[in-house]
Amino acid sequence: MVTARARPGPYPGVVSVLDLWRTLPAKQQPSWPDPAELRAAHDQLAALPPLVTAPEIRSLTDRLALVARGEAFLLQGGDCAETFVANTADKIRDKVKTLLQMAVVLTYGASTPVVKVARIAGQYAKPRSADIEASTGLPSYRGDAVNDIAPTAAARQPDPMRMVAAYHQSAVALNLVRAFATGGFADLSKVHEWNKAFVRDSAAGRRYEVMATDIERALAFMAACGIDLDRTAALTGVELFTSHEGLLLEYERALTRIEDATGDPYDLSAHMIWIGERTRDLDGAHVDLLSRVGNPIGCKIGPKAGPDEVLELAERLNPDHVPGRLTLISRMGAKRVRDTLPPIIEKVNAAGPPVVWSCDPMHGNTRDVGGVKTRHFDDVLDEVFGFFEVHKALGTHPGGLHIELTGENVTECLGGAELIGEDDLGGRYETACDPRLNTGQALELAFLVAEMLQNTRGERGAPWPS
Ligand SMILES: O=C[C@H](O)[C@H](O)COP(=O)(O)O
Ligand SMILES: C=C(OP(=O)(O)O)C(=O)O
Ligand SMILES: [Mn+2]
Repeated sequence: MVTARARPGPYPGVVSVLDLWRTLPAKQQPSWPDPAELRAAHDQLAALPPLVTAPEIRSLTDRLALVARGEAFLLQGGDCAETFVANTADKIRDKVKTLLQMAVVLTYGASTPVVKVARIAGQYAKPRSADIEASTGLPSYRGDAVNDIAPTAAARQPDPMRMVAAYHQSAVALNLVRAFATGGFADLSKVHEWNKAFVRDSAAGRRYEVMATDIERALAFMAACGIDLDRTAALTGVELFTSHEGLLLEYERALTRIEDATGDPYDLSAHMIWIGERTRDLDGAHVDLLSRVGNPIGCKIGPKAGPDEVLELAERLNPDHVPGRLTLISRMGAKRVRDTLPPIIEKVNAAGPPVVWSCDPMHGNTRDVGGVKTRHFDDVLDEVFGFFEVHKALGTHPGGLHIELTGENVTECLGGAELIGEDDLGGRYETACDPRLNTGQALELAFLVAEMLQNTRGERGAPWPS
C-alpha cells in the first residue's frame, strides 16, 4: 500500500514525494566533491537495516502526546557533536547515566513521568556559521559524518562514505544504549544510588542533600508499601529514545523507509529528528522531507523567528494536529526569552496544532572568551527559569528541556557550583563543536529545576507553575 504522503507525484525527475526535497533549496549541505560517490553512499545506506522501528517511533509520539497535554515532561540531551573516537563504552555509559540521573530528579520534582530522549547514536552532522574556519582558513568541520576535525585540507574534505561510517557508529552505540536501558543498569534504585554519591561526594552536590533525602524517603515508602524496587517492571529498566538533527538529507532519505503494515514513511535513523535553527526555512528541503515522515519532529526556534512564521512552520510540520508529533524547541538566549517567546506561544496555541514546548538554554547563550566558545551556567539557568516564568504567566505547559551535556568532568561551560572560571576552560575542553554542561553542572541544573518546581507546587498545589 502506498499512502498519500509517500505516493509518487507529478514532479519532473522525482519518483517519490519523499524526494521532492531534491528540487528545493537545501541549506548547510556539504560540498560533496563527487556526485557518483554521494550516490554510492546513499545506495549503501538505503540497503542497510534500519536503526529503529516504526512501532518504537509511535510509542515516542504517544509519550510526547502526554507532554503536549501537560501530563509528562521531556528531557532531551547529549553531545553537541558525537565523534567516532569518543564513541566508547565508558563515554556512552556515562552520558546515559547522567541523563537518567537528571530524569529521576526531574521526575521527583515535577511529579510526572519524564520522557527521556538522548542526543545519541546519530548526532554526527553539524550546521556551521561559517564555511571557512577563521582560525585556520580551512573548510569548517561539519561533523564526523561529513569530514574530519583535524586541521588539514585533506581531513576537511567532505567524504560521503563517512555517512556510512556514521551509520555503523550509530548502530554500535544504539546496541549498548538498548542494553543499558533494559539490562539492569538503569534500575531506579541504582540511579538513585548514583545521585546519592553525587550529593555526598561532590561540592556541587552537597546543596541538594535535602531533595536527595526526600527521594530516599519516597523510595523507602514505596518499598514499605510492598513495591519491590528491583522487580517492578516500571522501575527496572527505562524507555530511552534516540534523536539527532536531521541535517544531512541524503542520510535521512536513505534511512527513510515505508512501513509494510501501514504504508507510511518513517525516518528509521532515530526515534525523534529535529530541524535546526539554520535549516528551518518554510520552503526549504529540510522542512519538506521531515514533514513527510511519521516520526516526532523537533524544530528549533531562535530569537529571529516571529509568531506568524512559527505558526506556519507548525502547520507545515503537523498539518493533522497530531499531539506529540511536533516539539518546538526555543533557544532564545537568557536575555530575550521573556520577550520573544510569549507572542509565539500565544499565536501557536490559539490557532495552530498541539505542540510540546521545550527549552534549549544552550544555543542562545554561547559566548566567546579569548577565541574559545563557552556558555555560563547562570545564563543557562536564567533561560530555563525564564521559560518556566513565561509558561506560568500564559497558563501553558513548559514541556521540556533540551541540553548539551556530557557524562564527564569537562571544563567547557563556565560557572556552576564548581565555579569553573575562564582560566579553567583549557583544562578539559574536549567538545568537537559546542561547549557542553559537565556531569556536575547537568545534575545541578536538574536539582535546581526540581527545587523550583517543588516550591511552585507547594504554593499552588498544581504540578506545574501554570
Ligand atoms: O550546534 C550548533 C551549531 O552547529 C553550532 O553552534 C555552530 O557553531 P559555529 O557558530 O561555531 O559554527
Ligand atoms: C545546531 C544546534 O542547534 P541550533 O540549530 O539551535 O543552532 C544543536 O542543537 O546542536
Ligand atoms: Mn550545538
